[in-house]
Amino acid sequence: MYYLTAGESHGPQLTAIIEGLPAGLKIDIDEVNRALHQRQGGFGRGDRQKIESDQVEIVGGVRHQVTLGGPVALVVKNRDHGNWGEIMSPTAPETAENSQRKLERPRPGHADLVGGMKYRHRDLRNVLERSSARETTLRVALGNIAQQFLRQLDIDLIAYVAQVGQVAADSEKPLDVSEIREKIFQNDMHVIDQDKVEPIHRLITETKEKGDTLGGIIRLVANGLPAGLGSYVSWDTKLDAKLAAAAVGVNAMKGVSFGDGFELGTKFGSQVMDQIDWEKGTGFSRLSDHLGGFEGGMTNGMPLVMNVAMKPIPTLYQPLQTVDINTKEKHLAGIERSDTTSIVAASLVIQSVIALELAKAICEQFESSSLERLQEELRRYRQECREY
Ligand SMILES: Cc1cc2nc3c(=O)[nH]c(=O)nc-3n(C[C@H](O)[C@H](O)[C@H](O)COP(=O)(O)O)c2cc1C
Ligand SMILES: C=C(O[C@@H]1CC(C(=O)O)=C[C@@H](OP(=O)(O)O)[C@H]1O)C(=O)O
Repeated sequence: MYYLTAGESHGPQLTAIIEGLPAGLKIDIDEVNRALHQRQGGFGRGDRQKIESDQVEIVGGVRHQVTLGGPVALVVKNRDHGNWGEIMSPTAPETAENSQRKLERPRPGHADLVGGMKYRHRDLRNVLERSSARETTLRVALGNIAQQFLRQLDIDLIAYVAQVGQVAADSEKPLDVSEIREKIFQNDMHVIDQDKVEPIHRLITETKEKGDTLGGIIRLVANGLPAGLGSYVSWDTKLDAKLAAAAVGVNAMKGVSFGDGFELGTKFGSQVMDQIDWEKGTGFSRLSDHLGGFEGGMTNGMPLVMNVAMKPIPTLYQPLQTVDINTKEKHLAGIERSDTTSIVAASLVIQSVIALELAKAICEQFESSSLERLQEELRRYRQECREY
């Protein structure tokens, strides 16, 4: 399975192609659109989301709502493109008029300066447009399709906001996806502790007033994964490594850990190894899940638990020092319309890219041309594991 997206933040549209989905998967497009709507939400987002109302169109690979086995192609239009005249036209030649809104004072922490050096762009808008997290719209659309696929295999996952700035909001750390879902959708910050919503809102509002920004920590839990996805045999077959790469591949993600995470490094072995148990009928299990459901780069049948750290948003309304790429004079960085925090949206993106990686791992490991055959094969494999 492989996917690719194309498109600029203020260009005409975003486009994605995913190859390798099995034939016979029914796609609920309303559910995809609900996920896109969620990605646009969360307290702390900027004004761009007032302009957009993301709706996906499926333009290939699906007939009568069911995948055919070929590449699936998706499109989401950028409404904001209409406000940019020819500035973001893929076809109009560059003129004095449509090359306005140049970005020449790179923002620290964004891709602007290094992207300009690497691609030899003198208008850093050429970097901004593709490095923008607008692109994550289609990762969420694809990821929702992957989640619909995983559900057909009795696998479910959810990501939520565990911390915003200094405010932690998951005093309990549930391992059950349905329980988490029920709690986080009671509030617009997607946190478990309802009493932390108010302090987080306050923190975001005060931060916005100061022209500053926030990041946070996202936690993801997946249930129903069979033991043995991924492999210990080579570094590049380890599934935990692939999940980590997918997570850090999301804009602004700076840290990944599994299970008890970095705390594992501070404990004794006796405190963190998940002891092995066995029961007739269900087979092997672990008595705890400190290691987050991975041993030897393979799922071990326990809930998958991942933690992902997002840095604060780089564009500041009280900008930091930069240097103009033409005059080389010190200036304050350019200000582009921006979010104060997008941690809720980011949690949806993390959920999506991890769903895609898990779907990929399953399709690599089992015969996956037809969903029905894959379901049969997975049923057999799970039975074999229970009887081991
Ligand atoms: C959902 C989402 C929304 C984002 N919104 C903004 C934003 O409004 N302004 C901004 O400067 N960065 C935003 N970012 C972060 C930048 O896209 C990111 O920091 C930048 O591409 C540089 O990449 P890096 O942080 O991975 O190094 C957002 C990230 C995500 C995941
Ligand atoms: C457009 C989205 O996020 C954007 C991500 C982003 C960035 O630099 O990453 C910068 C902002 O772009 P704009 O200047 O158009 O408002 C965000 O709004 C989105 O998530 O749909």
